[in-house]
Amino acid sequence: MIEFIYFKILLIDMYIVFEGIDGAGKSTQINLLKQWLFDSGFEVETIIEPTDSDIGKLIRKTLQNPDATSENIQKTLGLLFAADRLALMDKIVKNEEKNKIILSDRSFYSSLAYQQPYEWIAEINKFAESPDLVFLLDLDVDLAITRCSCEDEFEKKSFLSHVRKNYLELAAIHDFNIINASNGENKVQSDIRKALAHSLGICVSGID
Ligand SMILES: Nc1ncnc2c1ncn2[C@@H]1O[C@H](COP(=O)(O)OP(=O)(O)OP(=O)(O)O)[C@@H](O)[C@H]1O
Ligand SMILES: Cc1cn([C@H]2C[C@H](O)[C@@H](COP(=O)(O)O)O2)c(=O)[nH]c1=O
Repeated sequence: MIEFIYFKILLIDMYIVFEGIDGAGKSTQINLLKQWLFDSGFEVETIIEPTDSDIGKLIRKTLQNPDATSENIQKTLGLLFAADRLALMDKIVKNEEKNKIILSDRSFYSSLAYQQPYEWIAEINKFAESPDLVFLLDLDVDLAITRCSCEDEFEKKSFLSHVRKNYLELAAIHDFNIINASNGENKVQSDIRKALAHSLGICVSGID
């Protein structure tokens, strides 16, 4: 019990982000980690990008466009994702009184990985809060596509191969925790919990 109390003192206010190509398992792992943290006595909130706002709905409609990966539409999407993200910032801004852990399905790093040109995307996302921790769920594109619902134009092998490469470059620059997402759900979750504990410099029981 001491370990969890120690864990709670350390983990009062964190913004933790899950990144990865479509079908990597982000939503699945966020739900598993949320339950584990809740069972350990923490207040946890989950957020997802794009959101279900009017802007988020417009984004998802635009993603259905056959030309969604063209440079012009990618620039429009970059602006839409940034606008959708802006509205989330109040929720993420660090405030001791909130005393909660935020688990986010994607962040501005998704825009840097999926959209282009890099410098322009970085500029229009300068407002975005930097996460305390980033988990990159990395896996082979062919495997990811077998898990996808294939609803939008981004879920194509050539495009996702480019996105995966971008993510791995970002991971090296920004010290992401890279998790092998090709393993079974429970193994992936165990690796995430170990990486989380390591990032905090603590030992936590209840990890396989
Ligand atoms: N480790 C895993 N092994 C096998 N299947 C998995 C694994 N993790 C998730 N899945 C399955 O793959 C599909 C996609 O998972 P999930 O929605 O969590 O991925 P995601 O990264 O959130 O996807 P997207 O970015 O496309 O929304 C789901 O059917 C899920 O049950
Ligand atoms: C935040 C964000 C997302 N995307 C892409 C990634 C996916 O293909 C779709 C929808 O995301 P989901 O995880 O499948 O729900 O949007 C993007 O291109 N840029 C972004 O900033």
